[in-house]
Amino acid sequence: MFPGVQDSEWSGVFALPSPCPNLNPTGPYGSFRQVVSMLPPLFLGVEPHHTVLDLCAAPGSKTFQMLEVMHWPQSEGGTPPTGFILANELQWRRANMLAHQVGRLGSPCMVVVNCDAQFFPEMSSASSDRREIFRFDRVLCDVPCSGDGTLRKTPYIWRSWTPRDGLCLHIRQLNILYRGLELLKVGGRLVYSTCSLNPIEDEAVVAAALKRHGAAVKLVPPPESMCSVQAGDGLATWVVPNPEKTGEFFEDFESAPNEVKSGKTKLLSTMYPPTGDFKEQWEQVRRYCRRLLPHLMDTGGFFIATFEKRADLAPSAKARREEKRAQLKAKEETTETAEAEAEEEKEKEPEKPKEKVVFRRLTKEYLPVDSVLPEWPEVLDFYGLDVSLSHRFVMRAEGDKSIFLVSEAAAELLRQEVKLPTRMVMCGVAAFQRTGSHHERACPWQLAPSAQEGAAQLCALKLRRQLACSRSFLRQLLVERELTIAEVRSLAAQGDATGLEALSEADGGAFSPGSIALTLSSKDEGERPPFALVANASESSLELLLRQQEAGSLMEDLAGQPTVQEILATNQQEGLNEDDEADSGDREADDV
Ligand SMILES: C[S@@+](CC[C@H](N)C(=O)[O-])C[C@H]1O[C@@H](n2cnc3c(N)ncnc32)[C@H](O)[C@@H]1O
Repeated sequence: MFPGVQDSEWSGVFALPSPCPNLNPTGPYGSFRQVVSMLPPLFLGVEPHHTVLDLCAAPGSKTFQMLEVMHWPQSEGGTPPTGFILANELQWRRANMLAHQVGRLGSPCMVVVNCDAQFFPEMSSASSDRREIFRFDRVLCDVPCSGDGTLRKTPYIWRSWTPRDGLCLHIRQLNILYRGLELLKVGGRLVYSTCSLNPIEDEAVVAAALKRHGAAVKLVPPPESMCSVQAGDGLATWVVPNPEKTGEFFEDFESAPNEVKSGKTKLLSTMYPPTGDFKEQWEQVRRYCRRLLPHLMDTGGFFIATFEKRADLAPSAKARREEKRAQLKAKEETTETAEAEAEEEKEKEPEKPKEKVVFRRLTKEYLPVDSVLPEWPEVLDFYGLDVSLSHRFVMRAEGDKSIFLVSEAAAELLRQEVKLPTRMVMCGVAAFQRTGSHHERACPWQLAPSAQEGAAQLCALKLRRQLACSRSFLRQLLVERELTIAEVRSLAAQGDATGLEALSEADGGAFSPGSIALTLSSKDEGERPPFALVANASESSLELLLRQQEAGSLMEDLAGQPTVQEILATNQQEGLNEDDEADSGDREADDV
């Protein structure tokens, strides 16, 4: 059903192997999570080349899951992903928590921002005569909700739950869905999900978006791979509670008294079930909404709806009003009276110059490295990286000591412009770090030892300074932490390391000290995630740059799991031994 799923107990948890198990402190498994909350990303169908927007992402379990899916082909020996995930969170503290969570994967495809999803900025870039709007292949709206679907897991929320919770959240949920649909590409897919079973947070929101956008937006069935998921259909009808009076409900907007339409907790027309012509349309599609009901598969409660965008959306009411105003103004200006009035106006006060919309870079926090780091060409030269890759490296604006690598599509995202810059929390994976002390002939920018995944990604970009090592070479280095250059040369002579020329200057001349990536040679690598360790080479030694704790987990990882053939062979052997024992037992019995 899903690459890497180890256990398919619906009521249990899934354990996903991480694409970067070498440094994962939890061992070879990346993460454990409740199964229903894993469904929205599976409904979304993310692929490694997709541009994905996760509008309400913290604490980040779904972002993490989508990132794992993106890296899956690479972890099986394929090519690195070219897409990206842009994860957003409103609360600064939670956005940092999210960055920490997804940062564990060390992916160049990850970008985290901090803004209100309802007003997520429209990004665009200037082409020859117009602005090109940037839209996403996939959008996830896992919106804030009352959480009543999680009551089994968190019974204490009963104490504070009131019907007002869902009513208050409805408009924010609707605005987030509207924004998500606007930011989606034509042909793209959006998943709306909540861990609530309240129709005011679920069906009412979905139906309001369908009604607003007509044929431009469609609800679609879940992907075929999800057909075995047992769930109820979306509801046909429901009632809206009076927030001021317990036990009072309204069936339609018209029958609700005016005071609740304008009260503190407003009952909006979008909260009610579909009526009129739209009721019939809703009847046709409501089955595509999936209600994960606890009694069906012994899970928490969850709601998921999948949208597809079929055409550009009609301009919003605000855009239409502005357009109408502009048209009216143009019409007025053609009449003589208007002209005369305009003249008078002009005499009264000088006409203000029309404000030009200024577009700025998407973020102020990260800048392209080649625009801020004068020594960047030397860094590229030292590591033998092609200058055409420069656009994929960024630095923090405040002169940080790290250079980050981003995927091809994330680099394009960073070139986008907005009217108001967005606060960016993290971007890509650390690739280089500036060191205070280094060999006088070495590059001061060493391979980032804190994010070994960065080095692995650089190796995929044909980093010149890399040494392919055998498993036993790496094990020895992990134990001893440092080998003399003479030992390295002797191991290389035995075939335990190839590519020693990486330790010479580009022209093949003098020894070149400094940072180097150690990879697992292809014959030892097999089908495993890309792997690289960072070491420092001097004329006398090769020293591993790794914390003791990480070295321990890497040792375990390098020991590896037995192959299927090895397990079968052992089982067979054990089977033979058992047979032998049984035979000898029979013989003893016979003897008696
Ligand atoms: C249901 S949780 C998301 C869970 C997350 N998708 C996951 O799988 O870990 C909703 C998140 O949206 C955030 N949030 C609430 N209002 C928001 C808004 N207007 N814009 C962006 N995020 C918002 C909340 O702080 C919360 O972290």
